Amino acid sequence: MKPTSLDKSKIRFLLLEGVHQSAIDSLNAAGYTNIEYLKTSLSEDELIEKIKDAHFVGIRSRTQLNEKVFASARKLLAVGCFCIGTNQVDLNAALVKGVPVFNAPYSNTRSVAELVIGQIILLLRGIPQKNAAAHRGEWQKHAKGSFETRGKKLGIVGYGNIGSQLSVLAESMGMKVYLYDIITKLPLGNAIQVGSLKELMETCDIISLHVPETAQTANMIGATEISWMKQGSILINASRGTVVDIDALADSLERNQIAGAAIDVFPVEPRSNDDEFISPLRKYDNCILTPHIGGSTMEAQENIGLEVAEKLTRYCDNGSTQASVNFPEVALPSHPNMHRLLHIHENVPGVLSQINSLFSDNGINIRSQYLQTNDKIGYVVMDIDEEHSDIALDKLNSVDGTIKCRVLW
Ligand SMILES: NC(=O)c1ccc[n+]([C@@H]2O[C@H](COP(=O)([O-])OP(=O)(O)OC[C@H]3O[C@@H](n4cnc5c(N)ncnc54)[C@H](O)[C@@H]3O)[C@@H](O)[C@H]2O)c1
Ligand SMILES: O=C(O)[C@H](O)COP(=O)(O)O
Repeated sequence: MKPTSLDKSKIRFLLLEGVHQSAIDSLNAAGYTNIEYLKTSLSEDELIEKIKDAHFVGIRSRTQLNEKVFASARKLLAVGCFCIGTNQVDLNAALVKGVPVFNAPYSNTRSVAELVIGQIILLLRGIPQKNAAAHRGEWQKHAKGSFETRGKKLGIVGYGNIGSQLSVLAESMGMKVYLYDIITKLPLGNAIQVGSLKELMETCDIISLHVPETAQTANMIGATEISWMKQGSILINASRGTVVDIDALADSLERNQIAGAAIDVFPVEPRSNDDEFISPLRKYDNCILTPHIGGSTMEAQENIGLEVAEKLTRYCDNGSTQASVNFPEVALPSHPNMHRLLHIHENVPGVLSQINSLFSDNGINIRSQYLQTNDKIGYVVMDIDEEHSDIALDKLNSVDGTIKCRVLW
């Protein structure tokens, strides 16, 4: 086998939260076998210790990668979120350290949309309460409070990849779909975008939340917003636990203002399956509680494993940052017979002119050059002839503002 610049056996992957075996298979197939695999997330102190030697870290939604954790990540090249949400990662701390973050924006979206459809049907029929009663030996055969989905108004908050798929599935069952989003969307089918959250909440029989965790969505659904909901309506949250004020929801269930709820995500979630789940919602039979499993299907997890592992290996092998959520995106072709230099630098004036002068002073010819910047950093990739590789790397490392630099061949 042709030798390469990367001794892959020395590239350490730390995979947490039981990411799917497909990720390991994909990494192995790409030659990466130095993998530490854990089924759980880690506490901040444990992470600080473990991340010191890792070149790549793979997490799901529970692991908090904050500035303090990044500060101890001496060798870290990239982070893979084997999920959609990236709110658990301090993306700016990663960026200024020259660490691209990747995720899987599509692979579990269908699973979430399907779960919500199931929850709508169950809640409209009062099944959670009847199921709980039957388990206690009670026989509640009656139609009171049971409804079909056909003709009901579904209000979707956040019409992105999940919200829009839910819209299509719901319409195919005869529901009327309304949506609220901060940006103007192309509604699919006959869905109608409304101008305010209040209008949506006052109009619809079912409200389903599909927004990301941001400063604007924190406690977006509190006592006031719940008070806008129709008597006997339903609230579903499979987005992030911070979006709904749980005490306000518990209060509305207590008062029977809404007929039921389905909550998959919580402000505080147990760190592992061995920890107790604590929530004021546990006492309500008409509230379906699920342990953050909206995206947890075999299909979704397998696809996520493949997708994110491939993004990490592409970055390691080829330098491509395409589809990174925090980094300037550079899509790179292969570079046969050439050496590729990857230089991540602070986006300050003069870096490129320094690089160009150093290269021209040393007779280094650049065969191809790719550059992308954002307001904080620049990422420049240069393909050069093999014989200049050592000197070029040396010179690049001396450039003021250099954050990270490596060579690939
Ligand atoms: N329960 C689970 O297991 C699970 C699985 C996957 C995703 N999620 C969560 O679902 C979220 C949505 O996923 P997605 O793939 O549809 O994301 P997306 O980025 O495709 O869509 C999010 C939509 O929300 C809109 N939005 C953002 N802020 C808003 C605001 N303040 N008000 C109204 N709309 C707003 C955006 O404009 C966008 O259209 C993810 O961010 C993730 O946190 C949960
Ligand atoms: O962001 C996501 O994709 C979901 O919240 C799923 O997270 P999980 O991988 O921790 O189940």
